[in-house]
Amino acid sequence: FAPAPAKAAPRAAPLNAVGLYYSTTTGNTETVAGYLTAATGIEAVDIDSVDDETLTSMDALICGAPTWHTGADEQRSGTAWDEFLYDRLPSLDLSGKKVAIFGLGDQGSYGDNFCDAAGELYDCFSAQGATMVGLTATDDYDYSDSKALRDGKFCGLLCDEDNEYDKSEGRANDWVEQLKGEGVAF
Ligand SMILES: Cc1cc2nc3c(=O)[nH]c(=O)nc-3n(C[C@H](O)[C@H](O)[C@H](O)COP(=O)(O)O)c2cc1C
Repeated sequence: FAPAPAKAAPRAAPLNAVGLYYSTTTGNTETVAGYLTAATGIEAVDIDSVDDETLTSMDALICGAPTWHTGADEQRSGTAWDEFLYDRLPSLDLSGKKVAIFGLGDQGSYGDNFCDAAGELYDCFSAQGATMVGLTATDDYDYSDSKALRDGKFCGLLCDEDNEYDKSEGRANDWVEQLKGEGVAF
């Protein structure tokens, strides 16, 4: 008997590549990135440490920033995102990729500008053709105004390590489940 032709080994469907990028000044955004790492297994990388080729090889991006330039129209984060958004991102084609934003802010001291930088990231990534996912309800927050609002929702996961640090981990875990439901495959 001739040996049966070797069958190709069954292959699991390849997991999508997801990049988790952040920047931070006092560590709070890194703390929340750490909760997201714990929930997804994806290493959190400083946006300053990733090259464009790696970034555009991802199927989905999760991007997190604090807000430091209160009330500013542009460069609200006060971190490396400010350069990334205007020097690098405009030349990247993100069509077909899912992008989810998370932001850190302080509702108590900056309640008129809560997590404004998250809205800036949202608009800049959206302008490059990305499909934006992960918008969240505003109910559980105590703020006056925010440039992170889109159609009555926050444009991503918002956390407040200054006033509600005990809620961040749960919010991050819930958000990861939400992202899975929106087609981000971890
Ligand atoms: C000078 C200054 C300006 C700030 N401006 C804002 C602001 O406009 N909106 C906001 O939500 N938080 C604001 N914050 C709060 C920070 O965004 C918040 O503490 C955040 O957790 C810092 O994140 P990081 O540690 O990752 O840098 C400001 C804080 C400082 C000290």
